[in-house]
Amino acid sequence: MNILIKNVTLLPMGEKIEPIENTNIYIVDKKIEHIGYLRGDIKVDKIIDGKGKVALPGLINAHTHIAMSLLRNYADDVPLHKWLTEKIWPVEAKLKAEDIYWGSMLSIVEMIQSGVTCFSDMYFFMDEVGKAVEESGIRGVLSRGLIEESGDNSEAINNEKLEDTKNLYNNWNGKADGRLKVMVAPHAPYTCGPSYIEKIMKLADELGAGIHIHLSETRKEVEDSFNQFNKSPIKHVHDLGLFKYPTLAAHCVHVSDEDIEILSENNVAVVNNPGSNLKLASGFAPVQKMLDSGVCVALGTDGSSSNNNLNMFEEINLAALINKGVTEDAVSVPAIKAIEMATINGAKALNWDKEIGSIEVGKKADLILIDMEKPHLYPKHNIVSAIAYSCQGSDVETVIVDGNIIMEGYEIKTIDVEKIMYNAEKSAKSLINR
Ligand SMILES: CSC[C@H]1O[C@@H](n2cnc3c(O)ncnc32)[C@H](O)[C@@H]1O
Ligand SMILES: [Zn+2]
Repeated sequence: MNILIKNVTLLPMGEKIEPIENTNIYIVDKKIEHIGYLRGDIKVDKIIDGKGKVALPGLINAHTHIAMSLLRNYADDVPLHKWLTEKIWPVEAKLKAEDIYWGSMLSIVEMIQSGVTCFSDMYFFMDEVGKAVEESGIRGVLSRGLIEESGDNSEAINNEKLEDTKNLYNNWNGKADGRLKVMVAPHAPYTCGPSYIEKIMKLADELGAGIHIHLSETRKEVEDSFNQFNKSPIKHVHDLGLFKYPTLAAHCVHVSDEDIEILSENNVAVVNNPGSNLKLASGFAPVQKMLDSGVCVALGTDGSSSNNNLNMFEEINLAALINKGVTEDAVSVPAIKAIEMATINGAKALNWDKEIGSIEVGKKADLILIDMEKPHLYPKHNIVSAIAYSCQGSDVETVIVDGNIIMEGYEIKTIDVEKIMYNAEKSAKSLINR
């Protein structure tokens, strides 16, 4: 379908970052064909009136566990280690494939409604997430989270998990019209021992896939790593050779100068999850310091059980505010940087920036329209500030992914929201009582 968005204000976030007022975006099939003045005879199937709206690249949630929406508001006000071991992992042990499908669908609805066009997920039963991406029209990066088991029969179980990853890659990488990618995901250095990480690296090599991992999230994780390996988690996995593979490292909250140098030298992309880090009392990542050292820092929500939502506008806002507060420097993570983290840096972190992350001619049409005709967005002094500091997820009016309109006039076109809410509630209740 050819779409013409007329008279819109554009925040491109690519080579050029300044807003362009009263322009046109012409989409042909999946791609952006032209931006600006259009002469006469072009073929248009659909015209969208962009007056009073801002076009922004679709937001990229670079680290999440989407089916954890089933556990939203289930276990709160506890720190990470206790939250995982006493609350979350016992329930996750009872998850079935069908739960993952409905939990993922629920989160996809929430993400579309708040302007997310691409997410990077780490969880279980990932075929179900693949199906949910295919049906909804969103874009996604899937990884089967790997936690090493110990005890009887553990070698067979751990090998089976690697086999799951291989199957996931073969079944879904490049599928859904190219909207899906697959990565290999050792959960963390504290849940995967060195020999399992070696096996995981071998698999990444075989598949030609990148790595998605949690790193240096809490002070406890770093202290335990020094006690066990006499080095930080980042130095530990680097010494194992993990960063030879393109790596997406979630959190990196407790990082030393040496850690930052390792991340920068090895082009490791970091995903900052400020909402989750605050809620689990993990701390504050030194985002500006990492950016200054040349590290690509993207943004994520983490799961909606530790956040407790998937609203990337909140993360943009938090990233910009927290860094100013912690550094006592008002120019730390300025508004435009926080928006970059949620768009072009997300695309770079997922190795997808040749195709998405900015609104530029030749790129895939993954973009959102924000309705600026709202009292909390008036007066219109500065669009960049409005998006970072005043916008709410619910201001997103239209969502286009891969050239397809998946939400228009606040209405999702591809999936049945009522049915998803009903089934997700049913799954969540049955999971807890199982
Ligand atoms: C093995 S699949 C992913 C695994 O990660 C757990 N998880 C969710 N949030 C966090 C976090 O902030 N740090 C570490 N692990 C997290 C999730 O519950 C799954 O078990
Ligand atoms: Zn996580």
